[in-house]
Amino acid sequence: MTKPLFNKIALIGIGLIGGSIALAARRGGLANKIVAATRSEETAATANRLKLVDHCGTDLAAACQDADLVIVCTPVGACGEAARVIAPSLKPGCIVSDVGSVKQAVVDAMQPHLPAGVHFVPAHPVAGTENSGPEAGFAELFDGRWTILTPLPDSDPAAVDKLDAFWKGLGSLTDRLDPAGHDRILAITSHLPHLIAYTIVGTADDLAGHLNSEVLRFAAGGFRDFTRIAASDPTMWRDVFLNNREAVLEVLARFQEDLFYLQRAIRWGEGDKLFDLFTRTREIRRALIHLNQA
Ligand SMILES: NC(=O)c1ccc[n+]([C@@H]2O[C@H](COP(=O)([O-])OP(=O)(O)OC[C@H]3O[C@@H](n4cnc5c(N)ncnc54)[C@H](O)[C@@H]3O)[C@@H](O)[C@H]2O)c1
Ligand SMILES: O=C(O)C(=O)C[C@]1(C(=O)O)C=C[C@@H](O)C=C1
Repeated sequence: MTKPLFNKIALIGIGLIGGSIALAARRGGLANKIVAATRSEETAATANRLKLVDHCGTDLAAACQDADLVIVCTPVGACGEAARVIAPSLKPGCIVSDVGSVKQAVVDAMQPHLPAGVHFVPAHPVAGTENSGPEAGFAELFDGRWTILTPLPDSDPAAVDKLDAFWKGLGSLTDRLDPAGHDRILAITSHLPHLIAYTIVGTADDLAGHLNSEVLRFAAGGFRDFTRIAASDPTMWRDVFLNNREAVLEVLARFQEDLFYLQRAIRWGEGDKLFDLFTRTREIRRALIHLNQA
């Protein structure tokens, strides 16, 4: 049997992502011991009942003692405070990472608290579902999905490679980007789609009220897909938008222009404009299926 990559892993926050990391790490034999700590007694009790980790408590600092890898798996807005609380108990030489959907703001919030001698390597698994909490975790979540590491200019290359190997062991494909570049890409591929889904479902619900009719009862196909995305965790997504403000506002402005273009084409009966765009976007979907990403 090969030696596990880490002796002890500590997960700070254990919901969909923390729970899935724990299960996938155990499946891959990546650690001798996996512990977690979270904010509420109730979540800790659920994580213990489901045996997601060897032990889950509510003392964040205690969980990190002697850990070789610490991964902060809380909503983005809580990462800085978590780093502040765990900092005194981090073992020199350990790797500290996170899974936040936004990278630059998390780096800015966590880095000032982390002591010298600790290797900070932020990361983001681009895999998820609309479900949250410890019950939502599953071992296969990362299989064949990308995880983006966003090392800092002074990150230790050996620590970056070790975290890369860990994510591969969880089933992920891995790549590397700088934090700000990551945020610009995810603003269009993940954050804007969520904003649109939240908007369209809210608008349909408002319309249902105004029309005094059961608009949502007849929802099928496309609209149903939007409702899945719009069921995603409100705390997580509030934090994403507040922490990737500039990039999201930039793509939103661009999106609004493109929407006006379509609005105008519909108003003036310019079917060729609609047809050309829909043909181009259909090709994009087909290319993604070809790459096994859809
Ligand atoms: N859900 C997704 O699809 C997805 C995908 C990739 C990355 N992410 C990122 O992963 C992180 C976690 O998301 P999730 O979906 O697992 O959320 P979740 O709500 O399922 O789990 C979050 C966990 O953090 C704990 N927590 C919250 N505030 C805390 C605090 N102040 N101190 C300690 N623990 C705290 C919660 O109790 C819970 O255990 C977020 O930063 C999110 O942006 C989410
Ligand atoms: O499939 C979903 O439910 C997701 O929304 C997952 C998704 C995404 O937008 O792709 C959501 C946020 C994460 O940061 C990464 C993955």
